[in-house]
Amino acid sequence: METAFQEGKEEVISAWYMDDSEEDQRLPHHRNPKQFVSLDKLSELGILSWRLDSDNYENDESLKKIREARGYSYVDICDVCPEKLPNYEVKIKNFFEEHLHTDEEIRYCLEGSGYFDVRDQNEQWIRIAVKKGGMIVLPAGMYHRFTLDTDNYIKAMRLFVGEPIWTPYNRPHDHLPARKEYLDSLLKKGEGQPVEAN
Ligand SMILES: CSCCC(=O)/C(O)=C/O
Ligand SMILES: [Fe+2]
Repeated sequence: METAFQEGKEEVISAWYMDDSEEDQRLPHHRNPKQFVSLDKLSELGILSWRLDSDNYENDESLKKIREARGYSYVDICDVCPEKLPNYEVKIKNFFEEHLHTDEEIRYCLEGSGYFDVRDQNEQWIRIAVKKGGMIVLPAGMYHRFTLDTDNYIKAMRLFVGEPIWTPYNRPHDHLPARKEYLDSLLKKGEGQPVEAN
C-alpha cells in the first residue's frame, strides 16, 4: 500500500498554509513565500492519507485492506460539480462553512480535485489539495471545510463505519464529546498546545 507521497510521482495530496485574502475560495491561496506542510505534520494533526489506484477502485486490494482494517463498511460515490450535484450552490456554500462531524470524514478522489481546509494547533488554516488517487481521513471532531478548485469538479468516494451520519456541526460546537476527544488526542501527541511566536 502506498503512502500519499511517492518519490518521482506526481503528488496526489499536498498541503500548505493559506493566506488570509478574501479572493475566490477556489484559488490556491498560498502564502508569499509559499509555506508547504508535510504529510507528517498532517498525521500529527490526526489526518491519514494514501495514494491508491483510482482507475481500479472496484478491484483494488489496497483499498480492501484499508476498509477491512478501519471498518469502512459503507461506500458511495458523489460527483460535485454544477451539472451533477442537486442544489449545487447551497451545498457548495455549506461545505465551505467551518464545521466538524462526530465521525471521521473519509474521502477518496476518483477523478478531479478539491481542497480540504483544516486548522493547525495555532488555528492557522492549512489547505490540503487532494487529486485523483488521493484518499484522506479527517478525524472526528476536527474543524474543516471543503471547496472545489478552479477546475470545478471532483468525483469522490465517501466511506463510513456503519450507517453514515453526514451532519455538519458548524463552528462553534466545542462542547461535543467528539471535539473534546479530538483535542485530547492532540494533547497526547504533544500537538495540543499553541506554539509561542518568537
Ligand atoms: C468531496 S465530498 C464533498 C465534501 C463533503 O462531503 C464534506 O463533508 C465536506 O466537509
Ligand atoms: Fe465535512
